[in-house]
Parts: sequence; structure tokens; C-alpha cells
Amino acid sequence: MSSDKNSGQTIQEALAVVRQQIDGIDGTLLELLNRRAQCAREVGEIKARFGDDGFIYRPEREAQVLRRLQELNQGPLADETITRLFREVMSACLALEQPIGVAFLGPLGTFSESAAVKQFGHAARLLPQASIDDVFREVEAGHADYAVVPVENSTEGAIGRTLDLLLGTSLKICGEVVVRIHQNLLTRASDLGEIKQVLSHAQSLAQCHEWLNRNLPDVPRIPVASNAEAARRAAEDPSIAAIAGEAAAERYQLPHLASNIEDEPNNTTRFLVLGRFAAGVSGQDKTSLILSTPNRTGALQSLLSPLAQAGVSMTRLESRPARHALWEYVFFVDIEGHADAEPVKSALDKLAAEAAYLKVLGSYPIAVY
Ligand SMILES: O=C(O)C(=O)C[C@]1(C(=O)O)C=C[C@@H](O)C=C1
Repeated sequence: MSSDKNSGQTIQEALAVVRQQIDGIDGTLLELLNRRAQCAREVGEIKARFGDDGFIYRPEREAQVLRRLQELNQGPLADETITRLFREVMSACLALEQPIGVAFLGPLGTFSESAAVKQFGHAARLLPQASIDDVFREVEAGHADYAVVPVENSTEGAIGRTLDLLLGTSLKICGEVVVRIHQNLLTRASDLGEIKQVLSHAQSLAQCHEWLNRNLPDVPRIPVASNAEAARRAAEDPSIAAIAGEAAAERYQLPHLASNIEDEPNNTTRFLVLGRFAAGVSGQDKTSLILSTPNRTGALQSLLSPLAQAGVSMTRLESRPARHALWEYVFFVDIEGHADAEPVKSALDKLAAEAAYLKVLGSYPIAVY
């Protein structure tokens, strides 16, 4: 057996020294995690004593915990890794207070599932739904605690159905999740030449159009209901390749024949978290509004002037036809800051006095990556 020239140790002896340290650290981590869980349980008991359901899941507190840890982090673990690990810790702690049910656009294995898990961790109960309408309905009816719905994609733009449903819902936006969309060619075929069909959701086929033109130019592309459905069929038939994300690869145990095949490398989808309760102030927040103005030139610009005067930055403006009147529009506006804190609070009072219609969809912590 080989040994180290300087110390004379074998590899087994050298590993045993460090592994003993790891065992010691794991013991301490275990004790600390359980102490933390005990604190979360006490927090749950305090919330129950005050009898307000709205205090169980606190997105603003979770964002503060994650931001603080990112500031403290000295590495070698990346900030993003710390965020992922501590989200799971908080997810497990929250489950001790009360299990949370999260509705999202199914089936399992889609990017919506990834978004739900990214925000709520693996301790949440996942409730996949058949449509975005059903996702809203489940939470409105009290069958699920929170909804996760896609609202915009960096290459495809706004998700119209979500915007339309926001107009009529009583739910509040209490969080946002941003997911990097990486597409993969998933198949049991061992070579591109064996593939006879490529299946995926139409939007994912479009997102990989150039890659497919270069690598599988003559193979038919078949749109199906979801990427997860494509993966399910690819798992059954090695002549089929699915274009789908990591969640589908894991769910259907499918090998990657090619990874990250999306044409646009910065492809991201933003999801909203909706619930029956508002989120508190986290210190780095956003507020989403719906506005409508009388139909005349310059009306929108003058309506938005209270925001500009108060120094509130607008991060997004999206127009959408108002469905009750031809050629009239409503505007979806995102601004920086929380509706309960200045300067947004006063700016919203002015806006409410001038707008034909104003709905505050909610204030929530800016996504922590
Ligand atoms: O601080 C709270 O209110 C808690 O319930 C604790 C805790 C945590 O684990 O840190 C858990 C769940 C909440 O969503 C926020 C934070």
C-alpha cells in the first residue's frame, strides 16, 4: 500500500484523521439543527397562542435570515448553496410548526415544481394542479395554503393567464421565485442517431429551436401538454427524446444525452407566490399593482408621476387588454419598496386618489438567490 513520503501515513490513515473531524462536526451540526428546530416549535406555540394563521409562514423573515447568512458567509460554500441548504432547514422547521400545502401547475417534474421546492423546500406538501386557474382556486377555497404561478419568462414574455387571474383574485402576492431554465435532451437512446421523435411543451421546443436545427434537423418535433409528460413517454420508449428540466430527469430517471441546450443562455422564469395573507416588511421588498387610467394621451405618464416624485423606482410595466371594454388597458406595475413603509405608502395614497382603478396585489421580499 502506498504511503505519504513526508508523514509515512497510508491513505486510509490520512482519511481517518479528517473523517473523525467530520464526524465530530456532524454531531455538533445535528445538535444545533435540533436546537434550532426546538426554537421554531416554540415560535409556532407563540403564534398559536395569539391565534393568527397568517403568522405561520413568514416570507419576509425567511428572506432576512437568508440575506444575513449570505452576508456572514466566508465560503468555501457559495452563497447560493447556503441559501438552498438553509431554505431546507427552514422548510423542516416550518413543518414542525404546521405542514404547508403548495399548489402549482403540474404535473410533477415541471419547472413549476422546481419553483415550489425552491421557495418552500422538500418538507412542504406539493399539490400539482391541471391548470393555472385550478392553482388559484385551490388556495382561494382553502384547500392549499399557497400557490406558485409563472408570471414572466425572460425570452417568451408575460404569462397572460396569470395576469388575467390576478385581476380578479382575493389572494395576495407574498413572494417571488426566479428559476433558471436549463433544458436537457433526456432519452434512453445512447446516440442522437437512434432518436425518431423529440417531444416537449411547445414553449420548450421553441426555446431549443436552434440547437435542434443543428443537431437533430430531420427529427420530427412533437408538442405535448408538458415537459414532464414528454419525459414520461421518453422513459417508456428509447426512440423518443424529451426536452425537459432536471426535475423531470430525476422523476423519470432519464439520462441526459445533452445538457443546457437552450438557445438563450440566460433563460429564466419568474414565479409569484400567492397566499391568503400579506407579507411583512423585510427591508428589500417589491410591490405589485394593477392600475387603469382614462383612455387619453399622457394619462399613464401623469398617473405614475406620484411614484417618480416620491423617488420610487418602477421595475416592470406590462399592459394587458381590460376584458370588459374594447381597446382599454390595465397596467401591471412593479415598484421597489413595501406598501406599509415610506416612501411607497404615501405614493400609493396619491395614486389611489388619481387612478380610475388601483389594486395592490401585494408587497413581498425581493427573491433571494
Ligand atoms: O420566525 C418565524 O416566524 C418562524 O416561524 C421560524 C422560521 C425559521 O425556521 O427560521 C420558520 C418558518 C417561517 O416561515 C420563518 C422562519
